[in-house]
Amino acid sequence: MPKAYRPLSSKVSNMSKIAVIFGTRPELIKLSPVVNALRQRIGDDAISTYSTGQHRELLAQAQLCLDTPIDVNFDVMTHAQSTSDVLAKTVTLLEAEFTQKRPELVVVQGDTMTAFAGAMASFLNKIPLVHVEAGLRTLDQENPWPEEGLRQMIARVTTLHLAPTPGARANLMREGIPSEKIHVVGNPGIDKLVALRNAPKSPAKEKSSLTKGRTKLVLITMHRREAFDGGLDHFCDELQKTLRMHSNCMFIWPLHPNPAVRDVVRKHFSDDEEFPNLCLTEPFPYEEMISVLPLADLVISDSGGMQEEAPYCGVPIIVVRDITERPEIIELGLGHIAGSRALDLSEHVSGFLDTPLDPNAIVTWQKLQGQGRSSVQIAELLAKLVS
Ligand SMILES: CC(=O)N[C@@H]1[C@@H](OP(=O)(O)OP(=O)(O)OC[C@H]2O[C@@H](n3ccc(=O)[nH]c3=O)[C@H](O)[C@@H]2O)O[C@H](CO)[C@@H](O)[C@@H]1O
Repeated sequence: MPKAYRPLSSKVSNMSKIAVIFGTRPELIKLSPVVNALRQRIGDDAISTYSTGQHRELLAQAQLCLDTPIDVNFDVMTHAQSTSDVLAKTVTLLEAEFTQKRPELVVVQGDTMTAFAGAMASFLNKIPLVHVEAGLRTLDQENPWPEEGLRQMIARVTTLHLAPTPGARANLMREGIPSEKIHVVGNPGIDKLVALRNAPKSPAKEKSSLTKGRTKLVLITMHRREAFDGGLDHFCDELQKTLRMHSNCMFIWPLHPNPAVRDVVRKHFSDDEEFPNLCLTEPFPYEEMISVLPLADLVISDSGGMQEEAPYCGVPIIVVRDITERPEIIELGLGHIAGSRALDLSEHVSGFLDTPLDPNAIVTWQKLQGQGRSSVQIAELLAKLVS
């Protein structure tokens, strides 16, 4: 049994009505505002939080800023275990907990293995499941893998689908889900971003301290599994050309801790002096990301959250994927798909740096994301479902 797992935790009150499950950095970023809104709406004891610890370090780093207590930490990750081991362990632990504690609702978010395990455990216990970020689809099981498959399977056992946008709602209805089971609520991941931007805890950063005398700032993040199959190598080749072509830009790349990312990147950029306009760093704490992002002129990323946050802050994004489940940002002209190999990256960069975004498109995206009020809407909906 994992060392940090406290069996049938005494910290979770038997009166807990809603169990909220997360395990990765983006799940915590998106669910923490929901947990806080629920605590305010129906009381602290009514909510219990479970972390699987799927992203151990990144979750701990994000937790420092998001102040959401974790009632039970399963800490499931151990060295060299298979994905099915992690899944089996997580479903077993959650199912045992739910069997004893019988929450009235289980909440999962997005498309991770943690969310899928939470969904299976609630299904096996016949506990109604709420899915946050329901209905994002590419309809290509391999892109992104395994997320597209996981979120489609979660939808099959979900009771209440909380779709971020009307487009996500339409996707669910095409799968036969009745409209009364779907609510469009925006994106709670934006709520904390809005709150932090309105009341920053630390002084704003100066752009010049980041660009070191250059005129433009480009932020990069990369971590998807599709990229491990040679795509990241191609991306690094394209990035080398881009760094040479855009010597007036400073490129900052907080590296994901996954060794499959770091080893490839270090191989391509072993000589610090060859590319003085590239800064490879440790992952930014979330609060720092939120303060740096609005200063950027462009983001290059394969991340889902960055596709939401960058355009929200009025920053264009080059999406290093073959397809996106957030087609609205492409349709609005706030993002561009460069493909998972990022062919002609340098031209894509020039295109965005030379053309300002349409301010109306930015406002449309901000409205689609809920403008910082998503978690309160979610808490109102869930409050009606519990005793
Ligand atoms: C297929 C897909 O799109 N799935 C997504 C995937 O999440 P992702 O791709 O968004 O994951 P990441 O990129 O790891 O996280 C992003 C967050 O991290 C912050 N950040 C980043 C770098 C850094 O140095 N410091 C930071 O603080 C950043 O601001 C942002 O908030 O799973 C989620 C969970 O289910 C889903 O919701 C989500 O759709």
